[in-house]
Amino acid sequence: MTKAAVFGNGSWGTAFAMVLADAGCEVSLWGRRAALAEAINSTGTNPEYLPGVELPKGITATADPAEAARDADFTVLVVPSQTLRENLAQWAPKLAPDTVLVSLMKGIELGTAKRMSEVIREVADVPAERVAVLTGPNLAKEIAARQPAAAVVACADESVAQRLQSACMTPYFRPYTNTDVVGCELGGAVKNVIGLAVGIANGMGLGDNSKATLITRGLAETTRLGLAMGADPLTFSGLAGLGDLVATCSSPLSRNNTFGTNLGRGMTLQETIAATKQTAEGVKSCESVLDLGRRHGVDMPITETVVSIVHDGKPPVVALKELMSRSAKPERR
Ligand SMILES: NC(=O)C1=CN([C@@H]2O[C@H](COP(=O)(O)OP(=O)(O)OC[C@H]3O[C@@H](n4cnc5c(N)ncnc54)[C@H](O)[C@@H]3O)[C@@H](O)[C@H]2O)C=CC1
Ligand SMILES: O=C(CO)COP(=O)(O)O
Repeated sequence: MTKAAVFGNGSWGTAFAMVLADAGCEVSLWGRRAALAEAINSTGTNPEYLPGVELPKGITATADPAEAARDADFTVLVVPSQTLRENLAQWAPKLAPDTVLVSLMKGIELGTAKRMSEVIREVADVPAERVAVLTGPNLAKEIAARQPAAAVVACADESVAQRLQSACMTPYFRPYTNTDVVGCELGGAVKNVIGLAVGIANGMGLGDNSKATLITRGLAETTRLGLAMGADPLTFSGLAGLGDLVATCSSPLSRNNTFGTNLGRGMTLQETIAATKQTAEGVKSCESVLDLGRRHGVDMPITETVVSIVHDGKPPVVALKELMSRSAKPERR
């Protein structure tokens, strides 16, 4: 039987543990608080992150990283992106020898502008063929309700992506393989920033033309960045790009979208942070995405606008006026 360790028992870690268990894996689910691990084991639910959802058999929670990691064919990493480096440094000595490390995270590291797979390879000292990424339009609550959805599993080694694909394929969860790890990771990280922008527009009372414009031009700047970084531009019209953008930018379940909506309605950054109980990756990653764009000489006006609103306190109306008064351009540049 395939064994999977999931490090991170938040909403997505728990929902993906359900997918793995439904696909027939034996799953150990790590979380840093022993009390929550005990509650998961005793109630068969995750009362904090997915209240009311009954977990399938085959998931055992633990707060002990060595116990979670033991004999795992796949080690899934799903903690907030900015905490990965520190966490993985502690877990690395305990990992099963040939385990494949799978990132479910959608962020870019602040300071280094590294993708999560780069952080993983560096900290765990593993080659590219032992690191995979799973991404796509996968709002955790909908997956936990077993609503049909598709995803992308990307790895430089296609046979590893295929192994992961069969480990997490269920009647309601359909993963496709891809070898464009860079494109898949960028799609996931930048869509959170665009999700914030669309949320802000929503909160300001703007309509669907405005939101469609942000989504489409957001995809254009994601693709520009991807091209500069060697990604396949077609990845961005797939599940990791357009698919995830559509889900995030249209759903009130998206934390990034909701965060933006609150800001657009006039809440201050501090009030918005206080109202956000879960990880909204774009709030921090908008800065590292902008950093990445600058390192590659790529113009990212929507990302820049989001940073100016979220981190520099620029009023959304002022930022919007500036975005709309940029110089005239052809669409494809
Ligand atoms: N929730 C969703 O629908 C989806 C989330 N993701 C990505 O998955 C990642 C995790 O998101 P969620 O599970 O939704 O977040 P969450 O906020 O629901 O859970 C975060 C988990 O990380 C733990 N955590 C927080 N700080 C930590 C630290 N310093 N060290 C160790 N553990 C820590 C929390 O206790 C919790 O178990 C993010 O990168 C997000 O973008 C990707 C696809 C879907
Ligand atoms: O990545 C997601 C859906 O694919 C979840 O989006 P949020 O992190 O904005 O909730």
